[in-house]
Amino acid sequence: MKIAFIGGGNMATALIAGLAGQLTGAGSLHVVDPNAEALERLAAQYGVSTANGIDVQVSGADVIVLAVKPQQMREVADQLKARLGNQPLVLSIAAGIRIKDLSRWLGGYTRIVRAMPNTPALIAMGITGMVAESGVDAAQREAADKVMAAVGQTVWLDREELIDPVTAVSGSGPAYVFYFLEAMQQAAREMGLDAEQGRRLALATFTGAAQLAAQTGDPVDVLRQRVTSKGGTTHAAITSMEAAGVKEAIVAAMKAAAARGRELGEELGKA
Ligand SMILES: NC(=O)C1=CN([C@@H]2O[C@H](COP(=O)(O)OP(=O)(O)OC[C@H]3O[C@@H](n4cnc5c(N)ncnc54)[C@H](OP(=O)(O)O)[C@@H]3O)[C@@H](O)[C@H]2O)C=CC1
Ligand SMILES: O=C(O)[C@@H]1CCC=N1
Repeated sequence: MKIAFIGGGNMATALIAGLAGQLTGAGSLHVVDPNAEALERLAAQYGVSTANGIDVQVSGADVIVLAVKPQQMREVADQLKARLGNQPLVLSIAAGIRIKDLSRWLGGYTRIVRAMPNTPALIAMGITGMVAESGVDAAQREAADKVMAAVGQTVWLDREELIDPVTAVSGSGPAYVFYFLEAMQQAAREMGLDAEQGRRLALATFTGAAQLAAQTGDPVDVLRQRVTSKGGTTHAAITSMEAAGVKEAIVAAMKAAAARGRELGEELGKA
């Protein structure tokens, strides 16, 4: 499978890192980006071919991954429109951009899958929500799944509107986890642990708790109650969080992320 990336930034790098080790034999990765330095780094690290503009390798690709910022998508679609003669699968990972708008910008093209991955793809621990346009056949749907499954799990959606909630949960989600870890590490430092101790304790706790939930399948509120001894330390911590409205703030923040996804789609879809 020949995969071309348009945009070689943060998310593309995570996907390329995960895919690079998986594509053997006839497979190849090609990256288009205006930044020479970023291209050199990607070529050196992952052995990809590169170009600073859409070229024949893009036209010859089986899958074209659109990994530019949402605001850059219209311009990229204009450049790409005349290069889709081989009927490749167009796989967009942009937040907000709706399939109907991308299809229109590509001159009515319908072989489009919209996906929302996340950066743990870099270590093949990603999860991607995906939805296919009606013009996508079974083989291309499988190809899209193969690309994203190379870097983690996939979840197929039957309605495109659900991509915004997916963006709010897992697309942006790693940032919430890092934010929580920042707070845990700050607290550890303020209470006298050194930076490395705080980092190890916080990270292992996050990984361990997530794995415990995944492996036991027990509901997370039950797992939380098992940590919370009556009149003990966890009870003091959770009481403090509840008083500060932490849970409500997280729910509101995630709804803001989904709303921003919808808003981006509406704003940029006017073009
Ligand atoms: N980061 C994340 O965790 C996730 C991001 N996404 C989505 O992925 C997309 C990319 O995000 P991210 O990687 O963070 O963004 P980045 O800004 O890191 O990457 C985008 C890259 O595309 C380049 N670019 C701009 N115009 C063109 C063009 N015409 N042709 C080729 N390349 C171009 C940019 O160059 P320059 O900087 O010079 O403009 C930049 O290097 C976004 O649409 C985002 O919504 C989805 C899931 C998660
Ligand atoms: O912040 C963003 O808009 C992108 C989409 C999901 C994660 N990063």
